[in-house]
Amino acid sequence: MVSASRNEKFRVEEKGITFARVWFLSQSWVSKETITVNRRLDEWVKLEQLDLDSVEAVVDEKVEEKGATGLKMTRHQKRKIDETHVEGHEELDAASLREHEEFTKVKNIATIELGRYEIETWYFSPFPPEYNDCLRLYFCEFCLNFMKRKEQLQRHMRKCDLKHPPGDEIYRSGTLSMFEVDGKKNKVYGQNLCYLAKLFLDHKTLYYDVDLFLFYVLCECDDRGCHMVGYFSKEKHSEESYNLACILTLPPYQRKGYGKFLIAFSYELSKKESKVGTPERPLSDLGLLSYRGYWTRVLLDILKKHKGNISIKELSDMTAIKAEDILTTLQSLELIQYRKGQHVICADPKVLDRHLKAAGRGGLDVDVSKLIWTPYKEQS
Ligand SMILES: CC(=O)SCCNC(=O)CCNC(=O)[C@H](O)C(C)(C)COP(=O)(O)OP(=O)(O)OC[C@H]1O[C@@H](n2cnc3c(N)ncnc32)[C@H](O)[C@@H]1OP(=O)(O)O
Repeated sequence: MVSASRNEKFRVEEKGITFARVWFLSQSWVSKETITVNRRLDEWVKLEQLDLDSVEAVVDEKVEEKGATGLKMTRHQKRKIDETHVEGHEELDAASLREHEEFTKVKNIATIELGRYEIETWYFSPFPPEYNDCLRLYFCEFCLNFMKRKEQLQRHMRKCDLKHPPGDEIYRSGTLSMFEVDGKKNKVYGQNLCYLAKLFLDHKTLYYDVDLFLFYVLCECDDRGCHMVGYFSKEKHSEESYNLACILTLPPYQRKGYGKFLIAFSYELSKKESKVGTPERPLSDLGLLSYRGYWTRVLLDILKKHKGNISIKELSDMTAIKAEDILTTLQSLELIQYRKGQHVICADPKVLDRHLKAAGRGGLDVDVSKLIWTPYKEQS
């Protein structure tokens, strides 16, 4: 039985009331970060499944603005369209964009099979139209080609000679390996990875132009091959000093420290490039939790060990974390105080210990001695 309680928002289709869409809003965030809310449990439910007596209707802001097309939109609607602005759809007017948003709100593929796992998906992903009627897709876990039927996958597996992602293995420690895949050299793999990732990423643009990206694919290796557990993508050149575009740990591997490993890895690459970096915005709720946990642990570990004064700039140089992210992390932990006309970091050891404990586990460590990598250089 699905019941819509106070902090859940619901909307009933105006005509032919059979289904309603329920948004399970996880938490309201008190943060300066732009993040997206949790729509993971979003689904269509039958009207009789709703407990309407316990619902307080949420009234949209009634301030109306005239859109460029002359359509009347509330501020809320306008913001939603701005947020969901989709790269490659600049030509769409407000009404078409709304239609696009409606269409992409609903999950198309319900489950995928990948390696040993059958995985329930979270969000819409714009697979090519010939896959519109598929509820389940079968992925080759090595080349990431996807198929409509299991027999097709079985036939493919007999022929596919990949046993790991294409590209260069740049890290191996124990059973963990990281492969760097150049989107330009492995276009189909890059696109397949994006289709797959979008099933678990909500407000991220799907880039068809994968040439501009490098993909860092993390694998658990055994005698059957290297099995993807997650990845992050990185622009080859970022004017905004982004060192990570999208990050994903596949659901069966989540909460094992791989997310923080991927984040730590992205900063190790930035250190090798002698740059500071920051993740592309907006962050998802889980993305923000993972980053906040990582930033807190890295910064407080340094503050605990450091004797004497240390500036944000020095912290940034040591960690490759962008100064703004250091500042917001320390501010959110209330470790920045204004004294004698300037901002200072106040690092009482007991307070640091308390925050470190709350920041969760450290994640898997990146053994930098096992990283063999040179920064990307355009080949002429
Ligand atoms: C820039 C961007 O791409 S933003 C988008 C980020 N990506 C996504 O949202 C895609 C879907 N989500 C994911 O792929 C994963 O949840 C990730 C990549 C964000 C995190 O990956 P994981 O492998 O689960 O991370 P990891 O095990 O290191 O845990 C990270 C921390 O995040 C928090 N966290 C992660 N998942 C959850 C959850 N379901 N509930 C509560 N806290 C969670 C915890 O604090 C956790 O630390 P802890 O386990 O020590 O308590």
